[in-house]
Amino acid sequence: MVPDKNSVLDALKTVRGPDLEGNIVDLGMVSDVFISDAKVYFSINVPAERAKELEPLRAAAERVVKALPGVKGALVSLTAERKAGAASAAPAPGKPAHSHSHAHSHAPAGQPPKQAKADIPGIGAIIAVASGKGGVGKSTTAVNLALALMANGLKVGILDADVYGPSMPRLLGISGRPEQIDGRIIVPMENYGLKAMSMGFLVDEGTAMIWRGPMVQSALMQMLREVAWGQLDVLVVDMPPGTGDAQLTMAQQVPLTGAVIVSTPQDLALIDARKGINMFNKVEVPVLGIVENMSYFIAPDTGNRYDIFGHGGAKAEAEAIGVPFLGEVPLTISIREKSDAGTPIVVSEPEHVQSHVYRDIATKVWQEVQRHSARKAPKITFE
Ligand SMILES: Nc1ncnc2c1ncn2[C@@H]1O[C@H](COP(=O)(O)OP(=O)(O)OP(=O)(O)O)[C@@H](O)[C@H]1O
Repeated sequence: MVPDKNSVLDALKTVRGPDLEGNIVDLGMVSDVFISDAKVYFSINVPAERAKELEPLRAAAERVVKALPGVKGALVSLTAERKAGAASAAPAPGKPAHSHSHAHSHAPAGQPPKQAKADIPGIGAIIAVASGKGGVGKSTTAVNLALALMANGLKVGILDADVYGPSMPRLLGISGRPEQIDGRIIVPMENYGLKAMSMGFLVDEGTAMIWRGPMVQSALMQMLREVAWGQLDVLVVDMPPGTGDAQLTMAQQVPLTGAVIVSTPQDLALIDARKGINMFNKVEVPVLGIVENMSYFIAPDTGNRYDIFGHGGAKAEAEAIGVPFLGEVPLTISIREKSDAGTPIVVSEPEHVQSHVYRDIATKVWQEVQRHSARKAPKITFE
């Protein structure tokens, strides 16, 4: 029989805390525990600067859980969450919180690390694709943007962070479960040369809906850090729609290089897009630009273009708030059919007008990424 959450926690009480004081459960270091398919998922919160040194603690916790009768596997990760108001984790004045310096390796001797969001080894840049509300085509944009970045010659992965309604398995036409190496590191799934990870690969449809707060966070961190992504120029993260607390926490915890906001042209959608931009501003993640989706309609029979949706709204909005405008994606029937068939248009019809649009957007996004990375290069400061 598979043990329940309490028996897992009881077993974890045998694992001593750092410095051999107390145990990791009573010290409040263990996240919510999630059990699915006889596999146990949780994370252990440690100070960022001690992450390396505490690897044996992680390994011990994993060992203890795996030894429980009925447990098929355990996925345990160390997380270094930024605690509100914790002085050591606050960004230094003038230094953005998303700075990519390694917390443990680049901090000058004797000084606390400036931030707790460690980079992911091997991944050059992480881009969030977000929307203020659902249904604007965020996931469709994310997957085609990822494939367009690839078509532009980059090594790309995609992480479906929409844990409540994962859509990557369908959009990329991938089914089955990912393999695990040594019962720990997950091998990402792949199609069209794009590495992909999604909660949809790990749990059965329907299960994800009951996930809540901390469980979602630790699952996301595991999908980000416990996956053998290999060397990637860029990882595209398909964020859950909306601007609530869950999205804010996610935007805060993932070491994002920047965010792409997807909106439809209508005024109401633009209000939501603005909320999205504000959210990223709040956590000091640069907004790389806005994409206007379902911008105009291309008639399938004649190829004629109709501006029936108030096209141009997102462009005007982007100009008004000083955010780059990345492009206009038309509404076409084929994009919907391709998405549902798991054959995104950028790979199935690379010469389609829409695929050109996505590749142009990808070029602009990459330019913005580089502009922001250059700006983040270490500055010499005199203290
Ligand atoms: N440019 C487009 N032309 C035609 N259909 C589109 C376009 N973009 C997206 N769609 C369709 O709109 C629907 C919603 O798209 P998608 O799932 O990408 O949106 P989303 O914002 O990620 O939604 P959710 O918030 O539910 O995750 C899908 O059926 C998709 O195929």
